[in-house]
Amino acid sequence: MRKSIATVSVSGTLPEKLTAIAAAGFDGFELFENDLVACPLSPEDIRRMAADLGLRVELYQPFRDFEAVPADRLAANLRRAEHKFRLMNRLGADLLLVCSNVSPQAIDDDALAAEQLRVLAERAAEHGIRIAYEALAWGRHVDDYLRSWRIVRMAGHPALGVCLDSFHILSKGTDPGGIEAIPGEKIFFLQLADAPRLTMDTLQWSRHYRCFPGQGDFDLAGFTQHVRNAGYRGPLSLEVFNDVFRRSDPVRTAADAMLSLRFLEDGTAPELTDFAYVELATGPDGDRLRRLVEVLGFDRARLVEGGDAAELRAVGIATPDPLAADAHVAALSAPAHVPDGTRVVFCPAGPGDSTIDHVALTAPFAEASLWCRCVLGLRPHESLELPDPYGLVRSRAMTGAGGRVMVALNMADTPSSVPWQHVAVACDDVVDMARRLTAAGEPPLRIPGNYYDDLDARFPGAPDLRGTGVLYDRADDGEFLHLYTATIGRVFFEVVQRIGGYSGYGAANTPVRLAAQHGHKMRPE
Ligand SMILES: O=C(O)c1ccc(O)c(O)c1
Ligand SMILES: [Mg+2]
Repeated sequence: MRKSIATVSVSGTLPEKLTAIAAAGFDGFELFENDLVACPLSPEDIRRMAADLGLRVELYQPFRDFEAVPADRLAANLRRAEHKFRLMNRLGADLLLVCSNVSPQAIDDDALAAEQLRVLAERAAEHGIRIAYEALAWGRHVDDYLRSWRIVRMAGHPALGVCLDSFHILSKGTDPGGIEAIPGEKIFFLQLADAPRLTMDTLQWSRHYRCFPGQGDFDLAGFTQHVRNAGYRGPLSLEVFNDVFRRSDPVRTAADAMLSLRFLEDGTAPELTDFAYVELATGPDGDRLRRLVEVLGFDRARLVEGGDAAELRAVGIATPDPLAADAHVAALSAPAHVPDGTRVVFCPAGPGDSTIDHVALTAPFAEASLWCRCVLGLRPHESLELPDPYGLVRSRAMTGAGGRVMVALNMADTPSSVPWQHVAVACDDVVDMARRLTAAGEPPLRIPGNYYDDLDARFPGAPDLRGTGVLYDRADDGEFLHLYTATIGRVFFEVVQRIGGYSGYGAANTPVRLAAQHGHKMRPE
């Protein structure tokens, strides 16, 4: 299917947007009126620029508050439309998006809406233009896709069809299954956007928090399948209003957008068995790292001398078919590394269980979640906002199907924070490990007494861990004990002990860990 994106989804001036959209490999774009109005180029220049970049102008939008108006408003609305038709002819655009009327003056009368849209479609057709009618979730009367389809059917004009927008449908919790009852040729356009589930006004949610498929909580794969089953053959177009994307690099945003669409189309993911190894550059700390890895009994670390600081370079992930996994990455045209630079290498499973429990990375959140979702097929868990002494850290775990591959993504909004990475090593007795580390001159990160007082209050019967540096968490599925080593260069280790089926990563303790690490940084060594 052709791939398209609305100009509103990326930052920059119109030429910057189009250049980024073309560079990402899109076939076309939805031109947003604001982007045109603010652009010094003539419509003919924009048309030429798009053609030179190999982009089709798939749609012009939005045309607002047209239908179901009192009879004396219709002439003015048609005059407004004639202007847009002439403009679209100059742009080389032949599809106009009309979104449902939000004005208090709109009349609650489907027959009237249908009749006025029929007149509009008739005028549009004279210019070689078609109309795609979209139900906004906050439309005054028309706020769901089945109603917009009833109106389009009633109007019965060949130049009038519906535009389906996943956000307006899924945000309301409407069953998208009804889409399959719409004939594919009457679905003139498909707009795709995901979103995190938030409790807020729908208009604000839509205008500020939309994201690319795979970045949010909606089932875009299921939604798109319904539209395909209906027989839709037009482009898949991303329409994402997002405050962060508005200020991000348009080239990166457009590349992410393309990755999300390719994944949506392909839908497959490699089968991941387990972590196989981590590769760490030692920086100047080779001796210390080697000693630490030995005390930890961490047999899955590969240390390579070099680099300006110790850091995580690569993660080996075991899969039954490494070649198929590499082919998947190539088919997505995705980089073979997480957006923080950590390389992922697929390899066959070695003997025995891995001692790597999870890997935690600091990376741009939306980008890294998308990469892990599309390339590794990991599923996101709930996203958390955790206090750091100097700001907030967003944190989320992503896990593979078997549960053995877990990546924790962290992203701080504080300039003071260091892009730390850590590797969590599994062990059977963390308290004993704390003793051994201390004996080896590498004591665990110190945890304040107040933390342990609070533990007693929260968890009756919790083990007494005061003075050990071991943290504790308990959930319905089990218990979790863990400690942190000192940071060496840009990396540190966590040692974890899971009891029962505990499936988290101790996120509740992250604020205490962050504060302890900041305190440690400020104390003279
Ligand atoms: O927020 C809006 O007004 C708006 C406009 C056009 C769209 O296609 C849409 O989904 C929302
Ligand atoms: Mg829309």
